[in-house]
Amino acid sequence: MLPKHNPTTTEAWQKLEIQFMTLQASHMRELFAEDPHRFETLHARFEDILVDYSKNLVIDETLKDLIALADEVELKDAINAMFRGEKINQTEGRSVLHTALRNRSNSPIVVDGEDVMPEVNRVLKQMKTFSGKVLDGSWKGYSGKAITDIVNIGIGGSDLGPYMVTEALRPYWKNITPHFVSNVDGTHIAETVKKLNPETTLFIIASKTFTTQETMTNAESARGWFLEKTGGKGEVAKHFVAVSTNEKEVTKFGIAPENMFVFWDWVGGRYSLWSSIGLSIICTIGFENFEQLLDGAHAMDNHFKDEPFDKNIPVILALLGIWHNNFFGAASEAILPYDQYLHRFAAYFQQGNMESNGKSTDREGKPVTYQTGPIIWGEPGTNGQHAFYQLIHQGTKVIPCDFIAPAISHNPIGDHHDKLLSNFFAQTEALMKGKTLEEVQAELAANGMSKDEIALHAPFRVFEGNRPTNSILFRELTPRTLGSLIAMYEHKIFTQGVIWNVFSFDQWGVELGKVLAKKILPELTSKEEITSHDSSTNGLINEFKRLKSV
Ligand SMILES: O=P(O)(O)OC[C@H]1O[C@](O)(CO)[C@@H](O)[C@@H]1O
Repeated sequence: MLPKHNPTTTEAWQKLEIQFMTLQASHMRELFAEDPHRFETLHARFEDILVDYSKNLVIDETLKDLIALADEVELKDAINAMFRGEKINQTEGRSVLHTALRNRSNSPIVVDGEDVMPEVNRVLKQMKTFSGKVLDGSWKGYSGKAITDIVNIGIGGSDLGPYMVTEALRPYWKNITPHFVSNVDGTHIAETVKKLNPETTLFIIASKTFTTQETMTNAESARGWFLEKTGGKGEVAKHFVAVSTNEKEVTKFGIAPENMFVFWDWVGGRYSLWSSIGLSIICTIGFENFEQLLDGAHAMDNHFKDEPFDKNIPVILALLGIWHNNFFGAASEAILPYDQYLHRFAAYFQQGNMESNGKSTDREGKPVTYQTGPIIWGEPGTNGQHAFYQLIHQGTKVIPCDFIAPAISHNPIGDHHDKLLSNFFAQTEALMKGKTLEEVQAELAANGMSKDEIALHAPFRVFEGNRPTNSILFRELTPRTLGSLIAMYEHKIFTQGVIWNVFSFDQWGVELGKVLAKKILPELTSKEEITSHDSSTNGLINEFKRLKSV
């Protein structure tokens, strides 16, 4: 079980509040000037990943107090409880064991008296065999042709993970092209199948529950399309496989049990890419590369489990996040990958983070009295620079940013990568240093501006600086590195959830909308005027019905 501590009542929190009062008046520029070794002290390494956290408004004492906070809320015990397979997802009565899916040491992990590892290994083997057949062409479609395209139909954790990873690892693609359909908007499936040949397409229906409205609707439409295009000759069993925890519903859909890949209730949807939800990843990059992904995550798991907190990268990142969120009032965090292949990375952790820690009830069932999970957003650099960085540099809000970049590009064309990385370095420097009024005035004077003109123009060109960033620099975006990076953020989220005293592995907040949508659906086709809701909802539904009928 997880310990229950209101973080704001800890001694460390009180100390941090006092520190914040003095530190908020200082500038990172001064901290760098005072200590030429600031970078040396405030960076961490993990394999070939370097995490520079020196560009945050912290001093040694801040980090000590943040670590004391982690100690006071018994983070170490919580970490051990998760890895041991204790049922720390208490509101659903489940263990939280995505770490077992990448437990490459194969050491036993016992849930309800049974070691889960033999089952994990069995499904991995099943996926290896299946993906091997798809990739070497021996899995044939109904007309005897090999598969060329796979379509993963899933949503949320059953989509975002495989989509993000296959995009991130495009250089490792083999001979199969993956597609992803998630939105219940018919446009998504329609536009996807338009370019596909049913004879050579394999659909992977990925849903933990196999009851999710969006996924089941898309799966039915995909089957309808397949049967229509093949004139009823197509054999569903050769073109549809399922990934789920719900065997009964899978069989009902018409998928053969041997083409079902199971996983378990102790795998949270948003932590499931390591499970059979990763089948589309394996069919795209091959089993060996998927194993590398697992290896990278496992290595980060060991780091998180074993390293002391002052050297523990996920813990340090989590504590800095809490410093910004709870003391500086930063409502959001940006994830900014300087790598086009990581273009879905922020979207992936938007779910990972916001579904996990977007909670306002503490672990004792009481309303929290402090801020919890931040809003996560971001786009790849340099696109973001030309869109929203203005606000990050000169707006009124504090937005802590993670800058992420590889040293080596998979596409070393001309000087593209040096240009990209020069922007990566320049942005964090500019955000930290800013530009003072005096510096602006001197610059304008050097450009020949008159005193009056300088007085007019200078204020708009001042950059306050002092904006927090982490820089995460690694050698190359390989499956192993990606695995480590994903696990690093997963553990950051876990750590923050423990400190905020919330349950990070349920998602009751998405239920209400789902239930109401089910109630509204039949109303959209009924003839009567709708009056059962508030006046706004009634008005909108009635206008929708009027518009579609004229
Ligand atoms: O895999 P399933 O059961 O279709 O669920 C999809 C997604 O729906 C949610 O339950 C809620 O959005 C997510 O947590 C999950 O990833």
